[in-house]
Amino acid sequence: MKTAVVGSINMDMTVTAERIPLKGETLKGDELHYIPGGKGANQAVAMAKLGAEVEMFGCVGDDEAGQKLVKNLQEAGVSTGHIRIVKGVPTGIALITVGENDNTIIVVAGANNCVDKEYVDSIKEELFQCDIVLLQHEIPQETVEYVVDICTERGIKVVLNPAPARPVKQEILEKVTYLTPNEHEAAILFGNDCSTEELLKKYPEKLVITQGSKGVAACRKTGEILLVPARKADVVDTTGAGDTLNGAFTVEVAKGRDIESALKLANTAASLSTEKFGAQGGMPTLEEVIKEMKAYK
Ligand SMILES: Nc1ncnc2c1ncn2[C@@H]1O[C@H](COP(=O)(O)OP(=O)(O)OP(=O)(O)O)[C@@H](O)[C@H]1O
Ligand SMILES: [K+]
Repeated sequence: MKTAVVGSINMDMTVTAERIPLKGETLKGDELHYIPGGKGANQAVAMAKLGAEVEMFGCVGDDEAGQKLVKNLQEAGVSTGHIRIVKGVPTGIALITVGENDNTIIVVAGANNCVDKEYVDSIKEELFQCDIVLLQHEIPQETVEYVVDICTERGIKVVLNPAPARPVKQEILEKVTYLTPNEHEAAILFGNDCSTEELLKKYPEKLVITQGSKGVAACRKTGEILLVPARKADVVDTTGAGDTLNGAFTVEVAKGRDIESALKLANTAASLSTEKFGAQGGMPTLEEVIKEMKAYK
């Protein structure tokens, strides 16, 4: 079983301060941390930690951040041989300020914008060796659509995590195997006219809506709503919970698990991830998840 992520690779520069600055204000920061991130890279790390063979497809700049990020992926067990290092373009960066339980984030896509059709064509052969591909919204939409087209044409399963929120063509929504928005992203994709239940029933065994501390919901082919309540967590930091859920769900689906088993495991993995600091720092191993699921029964 071989899995792939086509997505973003970012360096998160996080400054903590007493509070976030007001417009035009300069504040003294407490600490500055450089933390590997990007939804694509985070999800690939979640998959590798769960023991999957995962290939990361994406781009970084020819700079120190790019080198560190590729090394970080390798150390997590992700295959990085096809990541393109783009000259003259900076590695993607998220500038995050954190203070008083609030934050501000500015994302500079940088090299993530170089994940274009031409790049995808250059890694096509390797991509087609994979059984399943996981995508997010931190690369150009045109690329997302292209990958969905060429992979589904070949019978390769595609999981689309439509985060951050932006609209997606109906044709693409129909083609993907699974679509995994949170509640806010679901509202951007489908509007607010339908209840969550009605929406799930429209896309049985395809639409998976994550609901934070409530857990995750989907619908069976029979029309029965499937609600997987969240495991109770001692929450330290929810950053990366969605990425853990997506990575874990994709790995389980690739193994041929049904949607209910896949969601149960992914839900437990995501809950565990909230008990540690950072997006990648809290991602559990398969053993940790299974142990927790046994204890929870
Ligand atoms: N407080 C929590 N307690 C337990 N599990 C949680 C909690 N918050 C999130 N989770 C788990 O993480 C999954 C994803 O959370 P959520 O729906 O908030 O996605 P998200 O907005 O993409 O997350 P984030 O952006 O914080 O990574 C949930 O379906 C659930 O399994
Ligand atoms: K976390």
